[in-house]
Amino acid sequence: DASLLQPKVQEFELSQNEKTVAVPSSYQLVLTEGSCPHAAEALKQLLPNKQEKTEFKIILGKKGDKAVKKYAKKIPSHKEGYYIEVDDHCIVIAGADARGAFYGVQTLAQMVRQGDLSLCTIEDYPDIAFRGVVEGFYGTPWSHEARMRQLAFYGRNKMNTYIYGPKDDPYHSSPNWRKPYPEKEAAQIHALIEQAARNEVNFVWAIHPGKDIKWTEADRDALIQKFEAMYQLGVRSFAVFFDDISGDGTDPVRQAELLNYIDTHFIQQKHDVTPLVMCPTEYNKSWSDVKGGYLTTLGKMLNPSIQIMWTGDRVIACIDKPTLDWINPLIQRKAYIWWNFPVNDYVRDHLLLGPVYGNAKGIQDEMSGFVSNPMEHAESSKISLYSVADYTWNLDTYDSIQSWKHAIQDLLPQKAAYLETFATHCSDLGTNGHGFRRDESVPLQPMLKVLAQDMNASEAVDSVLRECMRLETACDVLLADNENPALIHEMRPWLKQGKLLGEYGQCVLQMVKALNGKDAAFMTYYDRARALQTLMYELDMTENQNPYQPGVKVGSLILLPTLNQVYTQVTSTYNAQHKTHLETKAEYNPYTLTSDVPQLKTQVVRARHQYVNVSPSNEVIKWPAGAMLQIAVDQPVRFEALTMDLGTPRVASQFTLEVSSEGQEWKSVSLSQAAEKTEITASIPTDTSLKFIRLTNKSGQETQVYFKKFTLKVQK
Ligand SMILES: CCCCNC1=N[C@@H]2[C@@H](O)[C@H](O)[C@@H](CO)O[C@@H]2S1
Repeated sequence: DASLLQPKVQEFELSQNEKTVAVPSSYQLVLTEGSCPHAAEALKQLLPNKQEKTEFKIILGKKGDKAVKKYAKKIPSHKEGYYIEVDDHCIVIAGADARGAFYGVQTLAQMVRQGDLSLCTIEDYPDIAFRGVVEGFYGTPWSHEARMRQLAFYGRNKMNTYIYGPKDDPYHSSPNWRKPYPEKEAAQIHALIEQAARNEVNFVWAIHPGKDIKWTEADRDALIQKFEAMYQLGVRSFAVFFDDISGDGTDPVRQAELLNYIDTHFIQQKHDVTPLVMCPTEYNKSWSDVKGGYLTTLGKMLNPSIQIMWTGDRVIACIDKPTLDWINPLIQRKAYIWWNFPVNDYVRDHLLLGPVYGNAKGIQDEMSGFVSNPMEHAESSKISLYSVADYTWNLDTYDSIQSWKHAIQDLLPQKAAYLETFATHCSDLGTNGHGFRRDESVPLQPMLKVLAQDMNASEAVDSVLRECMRLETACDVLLADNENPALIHEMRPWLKQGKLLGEYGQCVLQMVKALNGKDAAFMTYYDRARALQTLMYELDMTENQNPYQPGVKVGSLILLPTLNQVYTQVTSTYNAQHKTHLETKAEYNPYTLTSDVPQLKTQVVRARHQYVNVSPSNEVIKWPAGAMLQIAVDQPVRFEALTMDLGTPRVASQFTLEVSSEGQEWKSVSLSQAAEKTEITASIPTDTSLKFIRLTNKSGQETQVYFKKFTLKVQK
């Protein structure tokens, strides 16, 4: 069944209807020795029983090999393409090149897993040249084991690119990009390169020098030397990242001169290295100033073979034709897409397990590459990565929901149904600085909407009740599962939260059913619902505590909000009927953030014990003159202190901090910043309680800062 083959093949033909042949228990292998070593190795692992004197033949080779000479015209003339022919005593796998032959074996492996082989022919090839993953997120870099598993996953799913660029690796970025890796790290990278080769994946080593590079011959040679050292380790694909920097490193002429020099004096000098890839400083349309000439300078100056990466119209954005029609003419080449999904380093309290959707069909000829920037949770990212592999190999037949179901089936075969239930409610990002959202709880949305309109709609009550039971069951089963321990380890906090949410939903809906019944029953459900609210809050306050978006959110788009709304309504109704004063608030966040700094206006503010944190950003923030960031609180509080970090020394004087008790009268509070330090503090008078605090850029001009920390301390 061709639709089960993932990625979907370009052309599949049954040669004789309904005729099949059993998977050969032993076979004679016909190939040109050494021609496609990784394909041959993969075939041997798939069908280990090679015997000379058996009738069944498997022919494996690439264009030009004598072994497949007879089929040469059938082989697609696309890089990495392949031709498969299955008939009743012979299987042919003929690649356009060695990688194509390897991919043919991957497809055969899926056919073999389905059982008897249909007599058929397959002509297949990838739509996009470079497909895969860029490990480019902030946060804990993937472990060595995680990377080794990833590379095998890419081989199986025909992804040919893994770009190594973890922001927090000191030898990839400042301060040690000039230094060779220490022994242990070097050995690990070498092991990854070998694993990549076995899986026909280009291991692209990226360098991120922009924070402190000097435009000198010394630094230019230092970069070449580092690339040379990586080449000695076995790296055959290279990238230079100039993203997320400010200052001298952002000069496009200097960047282009350096890159062309590297291209001419290193890349072109080696005959076995793929084209150089670069990350521009202006890497999305919303940050670009076309008149400023950054992109057009690169487009004009950079050697044509150098690939330029692009995230789309915004940092986090899906890719469509208008996106590419805008950027490609400016950079005078096809953009190499860095797709920022399922990366969650700006919404770390959310796990993104939903379908991959929103990228256009029919744009395969406008992109030179498409790589996904994943989550720091390597196994959990595989749900999305499987679909990115599917999409980038064959854009026009891509079906996001079918692919998502296959991805889950592939990741956890024994418990796929449970993982699908859980993932259904664990896919949106919540409000965030980039405004990027995903759908969530989709099959349940109609009933949740009915319930929100009328909590007594019995059909809606029952169907949401059943789904909450399924969610609780799914989380229990997954928490206890041992099929993929690494996956469960990553998801554990969210599975625990999902279980509590499932239990909470059942209580709230039982409260609705108990409304006109015996009070004791209502009160028991009420007590448990309150207890579960507390347990969910405490889990959110204690697990996955990171300095950015701490906590553990599940069902945050519509399931939890609807259950909380029903909780409030049913408790209010009960209070009215029984003249009681049960707590009707499910949870609330007394703080709201408003800002006219474009990149900060949707940052999230949350109270955590005695502290009020605004979620930080990874990016360079352009803070317009006169623009402000304001925190307001429902009930007046006494703020004791503000601690913030704009990632820049000597910047406090550009800002004023003001406080107010009602929003009319503002008093300014002095900011202090030690010399050469980036942290800024303010001690706030606690003589009056306050409802507002705001930070304004009063320098009279736009300033570029980071937004690493903004924490208010509230008096106990
Ligand atoms: C066009 C390629 C440059 C993209 N560079 C980026 N750097 C940051 C990444 O490290 C983050 O993971 C990503 C998502 O927060 O945002 C931006 S995207």
